[in-house]
Amino acid sequence: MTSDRELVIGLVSVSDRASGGVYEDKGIPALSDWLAQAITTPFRLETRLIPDERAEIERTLADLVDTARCHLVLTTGGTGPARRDVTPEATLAVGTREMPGFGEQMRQISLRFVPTAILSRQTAVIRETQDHAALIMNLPGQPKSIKETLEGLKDDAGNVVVGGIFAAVPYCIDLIGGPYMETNPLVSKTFRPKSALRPPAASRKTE
Ligand SMILES: Nc1ncnc2c1ncn2[C@@H]1O[C@H](COP(=O)(O)OP(=O)(O)OP(=O)(O)O)[C@@H](O)[C@H]1O
Ligand SMILES: Nc1nc2c(c(=O)[nH]1)N[C@H]1C(S)=C(S)[C@@H](COP(=O)(O)O)O[C@H]1N2
Repeated sequence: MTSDRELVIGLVSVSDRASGGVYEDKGIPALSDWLAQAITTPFRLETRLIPDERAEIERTLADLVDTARCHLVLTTGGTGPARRDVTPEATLAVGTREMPGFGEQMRQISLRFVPTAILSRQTAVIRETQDHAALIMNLPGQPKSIKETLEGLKDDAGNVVVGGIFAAVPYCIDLIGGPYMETNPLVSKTFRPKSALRPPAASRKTE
């Protein structure tokens, strides 16, 4: 399995109205702004804005992993119970392994914000090809839910009330053969077992 050196992250906004120009897409900007605050390792983004069409979602996710060689793909939108909400089905269809813990934790976090958190069917998967793998995670469509689920909730003193899912993402990317990702602990404190820790990038001579 290759560990391509440059961290590549795919962002997919799934919205009939934003992709149709009815309203401006706020999903991709919310995702890219949060990642820019959270990740200190250099990374490149691949972004896509598409309608709630299952075949198009599947094609987009597969292309981002297999051709664009993303290590992580975040979707926003289309996780609810409405007839056109099909992002989880498309995600499960392209995944080789389900990672149900991410969806479970996101619903726990979101319940701190809205009672309708349980309406999101969001999930996560690993997509593995012969020489590459990526983590694909679904976030709800409401733009403010992006920071909420990735970062979690802190009290006024900065203590964690409920942990965000992103804390577990860098170690997951390690385990599937991707690049070593570092984060700003004030935004998202990465957890890795001691045996998986490397010295901070600033003090590493070679990578
Ligand atoms: N990509 C987006 N950009 C801006 N706002 C969004 C976006 N997606 C969702 N929203 C906002 O969050 C609300 C709830 O999102 P939801 O995914 O349920 O939208 P929707 O009703 O499925 O419509 P659509 O798929 O056309 O965005 C929307 O009504 C809209 O105000
Ligand atoms: N953190 C958070 N989670 C949330 C929400 C939210 O506003 N914040 N909205 C909920 C609502 S109202 C719905 S219907 C589901 C699915 O939303 P989606 O279809 O936009 O993905 O996500 C839920 N999860």
